Amino acid sequence: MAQTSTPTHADKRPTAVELIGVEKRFSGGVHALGPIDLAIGRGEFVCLVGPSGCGKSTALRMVAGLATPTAGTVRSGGHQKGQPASEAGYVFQEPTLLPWSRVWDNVYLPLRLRGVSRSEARPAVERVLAQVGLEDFAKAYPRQLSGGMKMRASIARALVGEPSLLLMDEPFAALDEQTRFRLNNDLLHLWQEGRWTVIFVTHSVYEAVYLAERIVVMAARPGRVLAEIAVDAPAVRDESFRRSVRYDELCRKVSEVLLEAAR
Ligand SMILES: Nc1ncnc2c1ncn2[C@@H]1O[C@H](COP(=O)(O)OP(=O)(O)OP(=O)(O)O)[C@@H](O)[C@H]1O
Repeated sequence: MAQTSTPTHADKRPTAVELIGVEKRFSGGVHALGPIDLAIGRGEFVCLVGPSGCGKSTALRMVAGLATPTAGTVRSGGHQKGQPASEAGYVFQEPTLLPWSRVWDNVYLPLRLRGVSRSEARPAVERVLAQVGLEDFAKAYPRQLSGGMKMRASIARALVGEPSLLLMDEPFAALDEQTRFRLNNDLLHLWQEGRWTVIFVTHSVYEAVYLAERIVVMAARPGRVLAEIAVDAPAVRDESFRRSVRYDELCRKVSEVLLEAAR
């Protein structure tokens, strides 16, 4: 059994997200998840890693209120059972932008759905577009953007409602490595400014170690938490961290637990 580090947040920060005895069984009989217990501190950056099918997306969807647990309790951002968490921003692997709408309107969409007028929304939309470096592309259509820029627009859309919780499901998986590295750095800068709680699903050990304060390794059939590994590295991560001995050691440690999870 893998060594489980003590979760880092609990003694320092109030809990932002809590899964208590959570299980998910789908109607076809698939026992996708649990029971699992997991607590995530306010402002914490947690990565979920694990083999395909171990229930990472299912867990994220339940935290978002997009799926309901079969058993147990999910506490997150005060959302009502079965309702999306209003304080959460969700970023998927596909940028899921409306192709017929300009970048500005795509980013405005969550506020429009809440009944906020364009003029009221303008400062927030312009602020997040500037934060993700797309201020000069507000009038562009998604087809005019590169993959990385589409993902920036998707992140801006998730941030426009000033969420306290950001849920990201393999957001950079489809991007080339250089773009991914750049977006990793930009995301960390944004997180350092905004200090939202982040739950980030990835298949990349390297990405998880670079980004996270804590890595939760899950195993499959049924999905469960196999280990929690604290990333005891500087809060400010940059290319020197990526080249450090500590980074290599942590990547090796997480890879070993993942191998166990895949068995
Ligand atoms: N709507 C559904 N109906 C039935 N089974 C489902 C449904 N959604 C997910 N599952 C099953 O639940 C399990 C967990 O799926 P989930 O997508 O959460 O895993 P994951 O760890 O995110 O996988 P991946 O890394 O491949 O994205 C899988 O066995 C999957 O087939």
